[in-house]
Parts: sequence; C-alpha cells; structure tokens
Amino acid sequence: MIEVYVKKKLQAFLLNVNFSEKGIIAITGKNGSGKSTLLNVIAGILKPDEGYIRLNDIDITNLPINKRNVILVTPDSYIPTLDLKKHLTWGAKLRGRKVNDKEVMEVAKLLGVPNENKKVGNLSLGNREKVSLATAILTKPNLILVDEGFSNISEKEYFINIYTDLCKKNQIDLIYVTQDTEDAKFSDHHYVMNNGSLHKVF
Ligand SMILES: Nc1ncnc2c1ncn2[C@@H]1O[C@H](COP(=O)(O)OP(=O)(O)OP(=O)(O)O)[C@@H](O)[C@H]1O
Repeated sequence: MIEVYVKKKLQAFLLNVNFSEKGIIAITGKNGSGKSTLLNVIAGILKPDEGYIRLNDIDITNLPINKRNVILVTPDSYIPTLDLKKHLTWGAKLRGRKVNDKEVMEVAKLLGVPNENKKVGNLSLGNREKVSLATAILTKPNLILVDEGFSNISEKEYFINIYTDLCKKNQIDLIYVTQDTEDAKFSDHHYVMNNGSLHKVF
C-alpha cells in the first residue's frame, strides 16, 4: 500500500498529488506533465516541499534512498560493464538480499532474459530493460517504480503480464509510468498526470 500526499515546486512547475493505492498502478500523461518528478520524489531522489509518503504504513518521507525498500527502474538503470548473471545477483546483494542461483535462473527464464554470458552493455536495448527489471524483482522491495522502462521490449504485452504477475506473487506494489495510454490496461489502477496533478481513470 502506497500513500502519497506531496507538493513539490520546480521553478514554474508544481507537483501536487494525493493518492493511496496498492497493486499495479499505471500513470500516463504528456511530456513534462510531472510523471518522472513524482517517481523521483517517491524514490527519495527529490525531497518534497510538503507532505508525506507512506509505504505499507511506514513513513518513508525522510528515509535515505537505500532505506526505503523502493527501487526505481529507468531505461538506463543497469551497469553496462557487469556480466549478466553478476548483474542479477549484485542488485539484490547490494540491498542486503541474498539470492541463490536457482531463483536467479527462474526469474531470468520467466522474463526471457537472454541466457548468454555477455556484458549487460552489449545486449540490445530491450534486453537491457529486461535485466534492470529482473534485477529489481530479485531484490524483492516493497515497491518498484518503472519510468518508461518497458518501451523497447519486444512482445511487450506478454512481458508486462508476466512482470505484473511476478510483482503480485511477491507482494510488491508497482507504479509504472508510460506515455503509451494502451499500456495502462495491464494495471489495477490507472491515473493520468496533467500539469502536476493526478486524475483517476479507474
Ligand atoms: N530539476 C528540475 N528543475 C526545474 N524544473 C524541472 C526539473 N525537473 C523537471 N522539471 C520540470 O518539471 C516538469 C515535469 O517534468 P517531468 O520530467 O517530471 O515530466 P514527465 O511527465 O516525466 O515528462 P517526460 O515524459 O518528458 O519525462 C517539467 O515542466 C520540467 O521542465
């Protein structure tokens, strides 16, 4: 369960949101409407001017980024020089979660992460996105935030369905931001961001 009531001013732009949901949440909206700003505030990269963020009843507003149990995935949140298997185990270990090889293989197979020992930077764009998203799942945070992280994946529908199922099975809330309104159909709740404010569609 994620509860957000925040205000954040960036020059002429004002983010002003208030929502409370659990499960799979899609946020769509035009360029510059404030989607990334909201994810950055929830992840702790930007500090709100006012308000709070609660995750599973815990106030995380003032916790440092690595203590929130939240992972933000952007199209470039991977380490290009790491080999694939190390990447999948590294992300989790860094956050204090030991994953065994069996678990890594299972998640990688389910998500169609390529089974070759290349450096992540040498994979295709879509496969790099899969590696970032798989690493996030293996860490088992309370919340995953995905900022346009599905855009280059081929068979996107198939992938998002499996990814959202995996989140649910692991009791991970997921907020994904996309400019493609069609992508919202995979969510339990859909919001549109318009000029810093959220409007609920379903
Ligand atoms: N560091 C910053 N300083 C000042 N203004 C900023 C900063 N970051 C973002 N903004 C402004 O905040 C507004 C929201 O931007 P944001 O990137 O959150 O939108 P978005 O919906 O994610 O758009 P996009 O899809 O292009 O990423 C924009 O007007 C942007 O110019």
